[in-house]
Amino acid sequence: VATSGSPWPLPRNMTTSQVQYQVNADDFKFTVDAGTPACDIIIQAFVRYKWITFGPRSDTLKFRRRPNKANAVNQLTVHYDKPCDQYLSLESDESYTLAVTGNTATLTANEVWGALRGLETFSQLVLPQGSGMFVINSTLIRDAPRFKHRGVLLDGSRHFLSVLKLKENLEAMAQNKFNVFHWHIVDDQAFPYESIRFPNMSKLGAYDDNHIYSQADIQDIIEFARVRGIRVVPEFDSPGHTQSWGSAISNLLTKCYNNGSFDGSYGPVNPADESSYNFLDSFFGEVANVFPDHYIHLGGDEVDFSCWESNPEITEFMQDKGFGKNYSLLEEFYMQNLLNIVSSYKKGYLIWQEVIDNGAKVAADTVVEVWKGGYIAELAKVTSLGYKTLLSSCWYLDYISYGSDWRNYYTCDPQNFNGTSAQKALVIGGETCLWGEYVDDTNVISRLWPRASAIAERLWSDESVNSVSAAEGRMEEHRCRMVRRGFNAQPMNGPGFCPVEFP
Ligand SMILES: CC(=O)N[C@H]1NC[C@H](CO)[C@H](O)[C@@H]1O
Repeated sequence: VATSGSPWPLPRNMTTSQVQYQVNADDFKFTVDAGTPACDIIIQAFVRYKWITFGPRSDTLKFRRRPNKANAVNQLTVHYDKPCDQYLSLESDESYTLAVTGNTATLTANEVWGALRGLETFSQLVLPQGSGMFVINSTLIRDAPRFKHRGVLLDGSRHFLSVLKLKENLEAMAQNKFNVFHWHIVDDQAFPYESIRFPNMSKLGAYDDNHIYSQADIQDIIEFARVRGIRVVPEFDSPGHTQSWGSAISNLLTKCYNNGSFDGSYGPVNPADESSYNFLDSFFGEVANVFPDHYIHLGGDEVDFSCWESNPEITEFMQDKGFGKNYSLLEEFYMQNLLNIVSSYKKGYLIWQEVIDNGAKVAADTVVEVWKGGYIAELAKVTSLGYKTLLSSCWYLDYISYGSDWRNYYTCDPQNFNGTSAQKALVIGGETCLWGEYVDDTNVISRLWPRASAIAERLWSDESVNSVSAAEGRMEEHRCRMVRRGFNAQPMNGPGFCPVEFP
């Protein structure tokens, strides 16, 4: 069933003609040209995209007719200049040029990452005709992302997400050109990260010993993401959201007091106790080794001061420090110590906006993630302070509603604020967040996709590509393509059907 073959996200520059070529699926070759340094990333991508593009070989299907080879496209030749990097980074170049003319197709990029993005685009241009035949229109595409940081946050704590589901999501991300997996791996409710130095944190803090990410699981996810050009940025949120840390690390959390005595409950990490920083130094020293990305997300969101206010030891500490009753100064003191610890391991960090809202001074290369309401003013404020900034506020997909909610996500723009071009340039992209309070293996894929695809196009395509009516048909086509490829991508535009609905 021919479809328009308009790739999603929409490429920056694309010219296509009605001239159509058959594609010789069975014998199709993906190859690098002589001057291109092959590597595991491109070799594995060729294997994946042979399957993604064509599915099973015709000798496993009864009716695939063999195309007339004379004018069939039977090869995609890939060229990139630079030897492969091991890992994608914020500095990587994902641009590419894709040309399909006559019975050859060429894909040219500066780095292997652009070749990955171009392979996905190519796979979307090849149109299944049914009965195992495929066609492609003559096309020239020059493409590059608008933003370098295009992320998806998943929460492995509120509900555990299996390694299998995390991989399925990483594959869906790659097919939407997302390039950062923000792994919110622990929180108040559970600590599934199996620490090398502090194994009791998951032994005592995980839901149970099945709901654990072992070190092998973590390296498995990092490698699965790496070969798809996806960065894995772990988040270990503190000083709040740390209830699950307390059972293994005694004295780490603040004791809460009531009428002058400990009431049995605990609050945020205790910033007045030197032992807290000794633990954090050792723990983040481990994290810095386990996760290869330059950045670690340190959280800093939603710190409730009431427990700190109730604790006499902290009251005394505040007086010693001259903080008086201003607990934002205590939070700043904690965050600055933590940021210095992480910097000592030569890592960069991302933080939620409250750290800046509460006045903390942070390192120049800090990335601030804006997630609360009033984001237009917040983007202007944070960029005026000179920080790299991410927008998440519009894209909390854990909030659900009836109808085509993708339209709201599609029209939210990370540079829609009053600021200089320098400030706009500090916006490096955004993230969609699917928090886990009501999400687990049973619904993570259908709740995220294709709603997240609207955000993928916002973060990849040109700012001018923002008409919902122009995107509606393409969104439906993209959803059906994801369903055909085996993802439970839910209906987005009311009644209808997909040509292939039973993945
Ligand atoms: C930065 C942030 O979003 N913090 C919390 N805010 C509400 C979310 C649910 O929508 C999660 O509970 C999350 O942990």
